[in-house]
Amino acid sequence: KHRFYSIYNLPPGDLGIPVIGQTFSLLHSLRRNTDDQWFRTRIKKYGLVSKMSVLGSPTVLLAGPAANHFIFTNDSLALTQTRALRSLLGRSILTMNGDDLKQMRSALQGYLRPEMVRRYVGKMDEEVRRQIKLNWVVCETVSVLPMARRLTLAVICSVVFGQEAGTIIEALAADFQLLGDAILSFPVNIPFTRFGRGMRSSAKIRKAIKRIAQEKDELVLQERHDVASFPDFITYMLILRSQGAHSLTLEDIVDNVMGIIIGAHGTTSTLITFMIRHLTNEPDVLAKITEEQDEIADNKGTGDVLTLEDVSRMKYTWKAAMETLRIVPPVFGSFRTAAKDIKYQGYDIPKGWKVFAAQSITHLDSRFFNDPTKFDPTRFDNRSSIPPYSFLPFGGGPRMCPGTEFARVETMVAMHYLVTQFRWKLCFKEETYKKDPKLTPVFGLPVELEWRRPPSAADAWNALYIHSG
Ligand code: HEM
Repeated sequence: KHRFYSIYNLPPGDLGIPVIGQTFSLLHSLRRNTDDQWFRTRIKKYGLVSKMSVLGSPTVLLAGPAANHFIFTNDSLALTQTRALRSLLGRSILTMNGDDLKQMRSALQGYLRPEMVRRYVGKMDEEVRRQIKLNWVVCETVSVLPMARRLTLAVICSVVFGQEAGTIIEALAADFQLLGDAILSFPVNIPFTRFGRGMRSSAKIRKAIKRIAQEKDELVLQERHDVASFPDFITYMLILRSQGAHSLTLEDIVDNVMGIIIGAHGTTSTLITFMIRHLTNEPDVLAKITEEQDEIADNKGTGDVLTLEDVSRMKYTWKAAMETLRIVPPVFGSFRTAAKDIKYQGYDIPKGWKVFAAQSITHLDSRFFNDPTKFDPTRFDNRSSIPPYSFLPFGGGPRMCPGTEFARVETMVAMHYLVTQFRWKLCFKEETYKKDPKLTPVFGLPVELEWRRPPSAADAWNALYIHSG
């Protein structure tokens, strides 16, 4: 292998012990949330382009805006997912390439386009309020991360499944969690391992979604639905298929539904959790957000749902969300595979090698963000002052996140109700964090709640009744 590679001008660095390389050291740093330091040490030693070996593959580590531009726009770099993710999610948008990917992306982008998002703001609003009534109203202390996960799972399921969402969440919320947890695990299917549990949950979820998809398909075949009627996402995909707009099978649709739910809820719940975490330390930012949100709330009648116009007025809140995404990007980097030999900054990247760009490093680089560890939403007052390809929480290029608008609206709706109804205080001043692979507070970020706008007596009784079983 070494003789073979000698024909290339490879980047500096070392591939470590065969097969193992730097895998354990990197995974260890991720689990201890010291990966930023780990990457920085390598960058200091070898520069912005270096080679290493992780998860059994020689990998080129890149950092900086030029690297982000390269990784997101180069046609010869294919999106790479871990073997675990491919086994868990089958043929979903997260693992597809070629024509199938084009068809799936185009259908999903059609469903997530802003005019459509406008139509489900009301649905998101209802779901967020329901979750708050169920899980926050009667509690003095809540763990933010599990509650945010529950909330974002409920929102995406209401859009994907429509009426069947409640049943799916009741039956499968724990399985979605196990499936999400298994994505960065070692892919050996042994019971009681993370991966083994993830595979069992994946089979259970797939079976439940397939049954629902078959029932919906029958209704579509009886022409009891059409796209204009604003159907749930599964029905929408089945209608497009019946009209010949794509050639994905029912099984493909089922796998894609799983992929979209996993892509949507873990990321958005991380954003909501860390926004709350940062706001506990930033009273001035929280005061400005509260002012903005109170003004919107005061202009609405009791029970009125938020509209897209209301969300568009949450300008400062969205800047605080972007600042959270800058400091804590839920997806901290992007993996690609070289489909052929390519060059970057004079170095060769041989065909089959992996390329990893760590956007989290660029987000905290003082050359692009002044005083980078400071939480300062006003740095987004003038977006054009942020250099291109230096702020990429949603990725870029042809594989850019199709759920950006959905995530923005969902986060703003959730923050509206959390900020207008509660004040929160961290139970632990110093919580430990791990990357798993998303940044996760080890104890789930427990906070003490205080009411700003107490719930109606009926809501409080309802929640108490449900919680007391
Ligand atoms: C704060 C929330 C979110 C963040 C930070 C986020 C971030 C990202 C990033 C960085 C990628 C690209 C990864 C790469 O190129 O390597 C991505 C892809 C993707 N995201 Fe999101 N996302 C979020 C919310 C959502 C939502 C709400 C949905 C669905 C409704 C969604 C669906 C997807 C899908 C399907 C892909 C794969 C696209 C493809 O491979 O072509 N995401 N996301």
